[in-house]
Amino acid sequence: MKHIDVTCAIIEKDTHILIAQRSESMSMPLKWEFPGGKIQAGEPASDSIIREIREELCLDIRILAPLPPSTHQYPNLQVTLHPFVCTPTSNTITLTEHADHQWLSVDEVLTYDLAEADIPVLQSYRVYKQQEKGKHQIKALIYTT
Ligand SMILES: Nc1nc2c([nH]c(=O)n2[C@@H]2O[C@H](COP(=O)(O)OP(=O)(O)OP(=O)(O)O)[C@@H](O)[C@H]2O)c(=O)[nH]1
Repeated sequence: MKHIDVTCAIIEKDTHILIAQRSESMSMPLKWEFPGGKIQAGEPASDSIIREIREELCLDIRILAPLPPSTHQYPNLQVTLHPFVCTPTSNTITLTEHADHQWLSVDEVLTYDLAEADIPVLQSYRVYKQQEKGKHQIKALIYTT
């Protein structure tokens, strides 16, 4: 069974995150995913995601946090996704491979036809956001008491 390690970016802007639609000519045509791609031999995952987002979206990003890797078994392929929560550090997106992109709330993302491997990633992003919210609430409590 073929196994690949793939980085993907959950890019945040205000309360929305970006998903991209695979083109008709890519594998898993027209599925929506977090943009990214295969990690090259010897490449750190954090370098891979910055390179992939530059290549696919012509966008510069800064990594905010890694999320836990998640392995999914497709019928003929095993994919381990290495997700990173990121913020854009440049303004415009130019798609070089994908058919479309959307900035959406997490609830809206769930209504799109996502690649199966991305569902647990979205779940761990929800957990991450809850933890971040908790941290802010604790800080606010400390500063107001
Ligand atoms: N980039 C990305 N790939 C994902 C996600 N979820 C998921 O199952 N994949 C799968 O992981 C693989 C990533 O490879 P890739 O993006 O380099 O795309 P590809 O296979 O078309 O590459 P290729 O051009 O070398 O053939 C694809 O099979 C893709 O369908 C995701 O959220 N982001």
